[in-house]
Parts: sequence; C-alpha cells; structure tokens
Amino acid sequence: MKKIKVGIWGFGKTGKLIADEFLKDSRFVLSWVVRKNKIKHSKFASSDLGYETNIGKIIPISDVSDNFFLKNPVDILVDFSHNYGVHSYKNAAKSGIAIISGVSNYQPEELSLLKSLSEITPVLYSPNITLGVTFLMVASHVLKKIIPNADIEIIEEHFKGKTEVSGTAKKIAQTLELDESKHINSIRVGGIVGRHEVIFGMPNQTIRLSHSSISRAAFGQGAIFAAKHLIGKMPGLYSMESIIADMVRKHCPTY
Ligand SMILES: NC(=O)C1=CN([C@@H]2O[C@H](COP(=O)(O)OP(=O)(O)OC[C@H]3O[C@@H](n4cnc5c(N)ncnc54)[C@H](OP(=O)(O)O)[C@@H]3O)[C@@H](O)[C@H]2O)C=CC1
Ligand SMILES: O=C(O)C1=N[C@H](C(=O)O)C[C@H](O)C1
Repeated sequence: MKKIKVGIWGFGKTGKLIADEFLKDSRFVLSWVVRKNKIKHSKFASSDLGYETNIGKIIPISDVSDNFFLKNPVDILVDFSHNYGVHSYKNAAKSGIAIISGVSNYQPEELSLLKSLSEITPVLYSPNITLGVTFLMVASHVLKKIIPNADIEIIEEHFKGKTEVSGTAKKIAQTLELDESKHINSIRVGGIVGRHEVIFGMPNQTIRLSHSSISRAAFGQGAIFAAKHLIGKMPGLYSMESIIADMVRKHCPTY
C-alpha cells in the first residue's frame, strides 16, 4: 500500500511527540518538519528523537519559500506550531495538501484564514485532537440536552508555563453555550500535560466527565486517527467531533 507522506509544522513539546508517533507508524512517511529557529539542532527529526535513522528533515521557517510545497510534496500537513503558522502554509492548500491543525489559541482572523483554506483542500481543525476529549465533548453536549437545567462548570488543568486559557475548554464552553469568562476554571501547576473536566451539578446528584492526557503521545495518536480519516476526502472543513459523533451514532446500543 502506498505510504502517506506527512509534513509537520512545529517541533516543540507537542510537535516532537507528534513526529514520533508518525515515525512509529508504518502507514506514514515523515517527510519533513518545519520549526521557527535556525538555532543549531539535529538535521533530522528521527535523530533528534533518538533514532539511528535520518528521517524527517528539520527545516527552519525562513527556508520555506513560495515553491516549498512543490519541491517538498506531502499528502498531509500537521500543524502544532503557533497561531502564526497558518500564514506560512497557504501554498500547501493550493497544492492540494490536506491540513490538520491542532493549534489551540487562534485569533479569529487566523481561524478564518484556516477555514478559508478548506475551500480548496480538506482541513481538520481541533484544539484537542485526543479521542478522549472529543468523546467528552460529544457526551457533554448530549448530557446538556438531557439535563438542560444543571449547573455546569469546566475545569482545565495544564503545566505551569501555559499562559493562555485552554482552547479545549473554550470549545467545550461554546458547545455548551456557556459564557467562557464565567464558567472556565483554570489551574496551572507543575507539568500537567492536560486535564479537562465538565461538572454537571444537580440538587441530588453530580455528574463529572473528565479526561487526562498522560503523555503528549496522545496528541500524536489523535493526529494519526485524524489523518487516516482526512486522506482522500473532498475539500471542506472537518472536525474530530463529527467523526466521533458518527461513531457514537453507529455504536450506540438500543435498549
Ligand atoms: N490540539 C491539541 O490536541 C493540542 C494542541 N496543542 C497546541 O499546539 C501548539 C504548540 O504547543 P507546544 O508544542 O506546547 O508549543 P512549543 O512552544 O513547545 O512549540 C512550538 C513549536 O512551533 C514552532 N514555531 C513557532 N512559530 C512557528 C511558525 N511561525 N512556523 C513554524 N513553526 C513555528 C517552534 O519552533 P522552535 O522550536 O524553533 O522555537 C516550536 O517548535 C499550541 O497552540 C498548543 O496549545 C498542544 C497540545 C495538544
Ligand atoms: O498547550 C497545550 O499543551 C495544550 N493545549 C490544548 C488546549 O489549550 O486546550 C490542548 C491540550 O490539553 C494541551
């Protein structure tokens, strides 16, 4: 079977684990990764990650020219870089490269730009690409319909250095029609990778839906799941929620 060629935008805390998961999966070939700086680093993602191979050339963003995607073609571009990243890969969409973005703190104009690329290529955007959080989001949505009068609070916990409010928590708030400035409770301690909880409070019972990402490898596995669903699709905007909601519909038991 023909392997799927992948390029990654961002090779930081998350991008490295994304690259690692693609390197370990024989259905994919990691063609390159793009990062911001020209600082001295390994030439290949695989050697940076401790493998004795030279796979996934590391390319500084300053070397990405207008014809970069013609010279370095891939089937899918996976972005875990920065909200500015999207400005530099418009030409990928023109070359028909499918795009997965996991950047979680877009400004509205950047999100609009990403969405506009979906007119010419398949784009999947998800501020939390894990299957677990996506299921939590779908389940919370259903629960809200069943118990519309419950008090709902969202808790998000991350590592100390994360400055912005969780994009996942904001998306959950939007889905549940909650004012994000009032109902998101953020905790920043130590090295927590990412934990999200939605609490439904009623007078005589409490329902808590929670998810913890224990390793950033969870994001890599989510990106692989998304890539397998996106490849071969028509141009358009896709989401993890619609994929998981379809699976819920398919597997939901009837009593
Ligand atoms: N959707 C999801 O499930 C998840 C989303 N995220 C999101 O992913 C993003 C990255 O997170 P994290 O890995 O922790 O961040 P880091 O700061 O650790 O890494 C960011 C990476 O992006 C690179 N970079 C920065 N600007 C650009 C640019 N303009 N073009 C290309 N590369 C660039 C940096 O390059 P250099 O290394 O050279 O400085 C670095 O490699 C955040 O928005 C985060 O919230 C994180 C986890 C899960
Ligand atoms: O910055 C991160 O690391 C993460 N960001 C996402 C968010 O803001 O929701 C998702 C994940 O929990 C990790």
